[in-house]
Amino acid sequence: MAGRRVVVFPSSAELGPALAHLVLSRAERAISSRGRFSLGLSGGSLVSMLSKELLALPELDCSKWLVGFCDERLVSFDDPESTYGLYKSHLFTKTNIPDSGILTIDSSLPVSECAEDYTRKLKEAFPGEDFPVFDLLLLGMGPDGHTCSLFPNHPLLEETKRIVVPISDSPKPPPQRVTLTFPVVNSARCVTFVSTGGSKAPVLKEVLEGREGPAFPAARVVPTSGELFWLVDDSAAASLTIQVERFSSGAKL
Ligand SMILES: O=C1O[C@H](COP(=O)(O)O)[C@@H](O)[C@H](O)[C@H]1O
Repeated sequence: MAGRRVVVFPSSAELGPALAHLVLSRAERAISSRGRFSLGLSGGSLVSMLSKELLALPELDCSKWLVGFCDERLVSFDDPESTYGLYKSHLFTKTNIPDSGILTIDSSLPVSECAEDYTRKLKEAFPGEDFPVFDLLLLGMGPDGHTCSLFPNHPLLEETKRIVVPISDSPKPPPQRVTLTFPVVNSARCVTFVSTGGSKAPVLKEVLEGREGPAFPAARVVPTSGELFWLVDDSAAASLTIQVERFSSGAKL
């Protein structure tokens, strides 16, 4: 791993623009070296923050972006629980990202077939790689320490071979989902968690400071050679005792 950076912001109002600049800087870096930017998106609270902040950038060119989903709920795209559906209305339709640059699940399939279909799409998009290497994965973390749709004590945490796995007993509704596995998450060039609000404070402390091994899924995110950022606000960071970086506007992420 390139080293973990825990960066604390006074509030989401300061975190949001910094997140958008981090996305832009990794996009520029990727496009100049590989001709495209591969980005994995998470759902939940990230959707509205990321969409708002990216659209606030003066120049957002997504023509060379390839967007996938770190996890997705198996519901139709017009269901308010659909992560793709939310990004479509909040972000995609307001940018120049081509339809061919968005890798969606086929929500009409049964969950196991849906995971296989999404695996096939990722393999086509990342030819020659055992595990797709995304330029940037944006992750959230639930108050139980889950990330993607990888939940505490679930057998899927131990998956070492597959790229995408189905889950039909998600403790957080909706129950049927597909998710990237840890080998994919930990292969990324950059992984960035975004965690805000006081409800995340106890679990954030366990994940970042816990001494009892990686009990929480989010604590298992340790990129093999990529960067790892935790962008958190003061409320989420309230219980931390480790050394953190306090964000200042000139700081480089
Ligand atoms: O269900 C999910 O939850 C996590 C965390 O969401 P948050 O609202 O607590 O930030 C999210 O990262 C994941 O993509 C989503 O499916």
